[in-house]
Amino acid sequence: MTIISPLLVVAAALVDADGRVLLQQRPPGKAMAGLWEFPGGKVETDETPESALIRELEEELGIRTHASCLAPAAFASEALGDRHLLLLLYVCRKWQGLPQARHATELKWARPSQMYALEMPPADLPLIGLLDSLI
Ligand SMILES: Nc1nc2c([nH]c(=O)n2[C@H]2C[C@H](O)[C@@H](COP(=O)(O)OP(=O)(O)OP(=O)(O)O)O2)c(=O)[nH]1
Repeated sequence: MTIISPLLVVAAALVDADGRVLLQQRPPGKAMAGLWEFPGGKVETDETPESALIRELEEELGIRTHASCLAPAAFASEALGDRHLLLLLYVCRKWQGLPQARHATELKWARPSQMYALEMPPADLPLIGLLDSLI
C-alpha cells in the first residue's frame, strides 16, 4: 500500500465590510500561475495551522492578525500531482494594515458569486459555495 503524505496548506478568506473576499493572483513561475487563490501557503514543520497563516498573511500581504481572528470555515481535499492537498480555509474579518501584493501579481476583492467567473485552483471550487453561505 502506498501512503501519500498530505500537503497541508492554510488559506484565509479575508472579508471586508461589504462582504467581499480578497483573492490574489499566483505569479509567473509558480505552479498554477495566473490562477486566483486565497492568500496563504504551506504549514512548515513546528508551526500550527494558525501560526502558519498569520506568517503567510504578513509575508504575502503585509497585514497582521491574531489566531483569535481566524475562524475555521471549510476545507478542501484534492489530488495534487504525486501529493494530496489538504487545504484549511479560515474566515478572517479583523486585521491591521492595508493588504499589498508582495508576492502576487495582483489583488482583487470579489464576492463569492463573482468567483465562479474567475480561474481558481480546482481545490478552491467547492469552497466558493461554502463561503457564500458563510459570509
Ligand atoms: N495559498 C493557496 N494555495 C492554494 C490554494 N488553492 C490551492 O490549490 N493551493 C495550492 C497551491 C500550492 O500547491 C499550495 C500552496 O503552496 P504555495 O507554494 O503557494 O505556498 P507557499 O506560500 O508556502 O510557497 P513557497 O514558499 O513554496 O513559494 O496549495 C489557495 O486558495 N491558496
